[in-house]
Amino acid sequence: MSFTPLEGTLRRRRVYLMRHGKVAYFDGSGQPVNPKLAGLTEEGRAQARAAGEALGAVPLDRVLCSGLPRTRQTAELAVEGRGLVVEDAPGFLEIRAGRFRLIPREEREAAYVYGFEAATAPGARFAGGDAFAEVQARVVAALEALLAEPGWTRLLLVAHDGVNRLLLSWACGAGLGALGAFEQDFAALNVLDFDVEDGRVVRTLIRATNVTPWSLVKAGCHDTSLEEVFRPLLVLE
Ligand SMILES: O=C(O)[C@H](O)COP(=O)(O)O
Repeated sequence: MSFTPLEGTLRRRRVYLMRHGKVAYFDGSGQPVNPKLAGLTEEGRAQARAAGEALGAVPLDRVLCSGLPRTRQTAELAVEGRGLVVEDAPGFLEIRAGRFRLIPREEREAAYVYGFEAATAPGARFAGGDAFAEVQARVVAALEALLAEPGWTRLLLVAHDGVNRLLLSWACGAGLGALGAFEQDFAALNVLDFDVEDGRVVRTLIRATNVTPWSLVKAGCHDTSLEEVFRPLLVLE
């Protein structure tokens, strides 16, 4: 065994899969900001700290983020003061939507806000951008590679709405079919266990999804993540 299994198990390790905290994707004049540069708002920072408190008693061995500022900032806040180094894991970078100006305004709602619901159509792309199947293959391969690495029992991975949904949809055996149903609110935690034998996943367990320590009962959380992120695009020229 190349890792110490969770207490009482033979070959089980745990991934805390998290989405970054709240980000402002539009500036004060309603124009989109470069998503590669978008950072956490004050609310997003508080959400990340709340997740850190919830994880306080968990003996994490590793902490990873996709590498974009919003995931790095979230990871650093969530493990602040614990002496853990946050690693970049670019295999978990977000699925990219196409350019909104190339999509007629009347088609944008279906393409962006509800685009994940059409992911199973052959060759489907996210609003003319990345192909869902290709990104799912990339993020699943990145997770399987992590699960084959020795030396850790519990790991925190801070990624994105789309990435997390792609992993959850795969983990529950639905392929791309559950992409639209798995909400991922800001700073949400998902708890996934994997039984790993000779570096290969032999069992996948979904223990919790979309847990938001900043409000366990989802107070004020009414929009979907995609409605919140993309609705402002519907009115832009
Ligand atoms: O799917 C989405 O909502 C967008 O790609 C943005 O995702 P993120 O806010 O989790 O990075």
